Amino acid sequence: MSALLASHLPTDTSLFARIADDIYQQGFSVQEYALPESLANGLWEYNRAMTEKQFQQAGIGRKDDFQENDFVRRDEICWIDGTSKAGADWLHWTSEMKTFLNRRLLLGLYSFESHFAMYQEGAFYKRHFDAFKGQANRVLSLVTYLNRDWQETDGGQLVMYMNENDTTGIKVLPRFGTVVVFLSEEFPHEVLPASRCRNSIAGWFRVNGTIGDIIDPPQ
Ligand SMILES: O=C(O)CCC(=O)C(=O)O
Ligand SMILES: [Fe+2]
Repeated sequence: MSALLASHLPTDTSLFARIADDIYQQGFSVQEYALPESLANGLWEYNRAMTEKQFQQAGIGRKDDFQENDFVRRDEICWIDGTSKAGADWLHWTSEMKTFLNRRLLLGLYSFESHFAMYQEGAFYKRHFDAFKGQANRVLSLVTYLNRDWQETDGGQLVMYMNENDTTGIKVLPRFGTVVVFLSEEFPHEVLPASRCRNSIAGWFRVNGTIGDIIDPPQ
């Protein structure tokens, strides 16, 4: 067994239960100070030590469809695998969340992909959906923030719109440990520019979209 396996992490099933209830009732959940402390601290440390080189300009689409698009998004990303302790702990925790939500809500979540994202001062991500009806296999989006002492005046809010026609939305400050979960096809959202560097993790739970020999998610 890998020494990286994070079986010692306590699992706050009451947090997962609150998220499940919210998803069931309204399709999204915003939980402040929710990320378990040891996990949050580990991710923060790891993120802080990352170098510019580890990040790549974020694009839109995957693999062959991939295109950089400065107009839509200006963040830089680094995909998370289980090779670091912090990354392994994160994947363990999200896997427990997946198991819990599948049992509670029968969502059929199958895999999970996630990346660190760094929004330099002034960077943004314009209004978008994480998945599109019909073609989607991203079912549930998960975002958490690694910014200590973040103030309202620092900006960088996530704005979640309740539907396609909503132009007001609700704003979430990217505060350390806040966890946001929402149905990927249902909620357009955007990231407003910030006046300081903004660090987050964005991830997506997917259903198994494999048809015939087209492996999806890609290996
Ligand atoms: O960082 C956030 O608040 C949301 C990021 C996002 O929408 C995305 O990466 O798709
Ligand atoms: Fe998004």
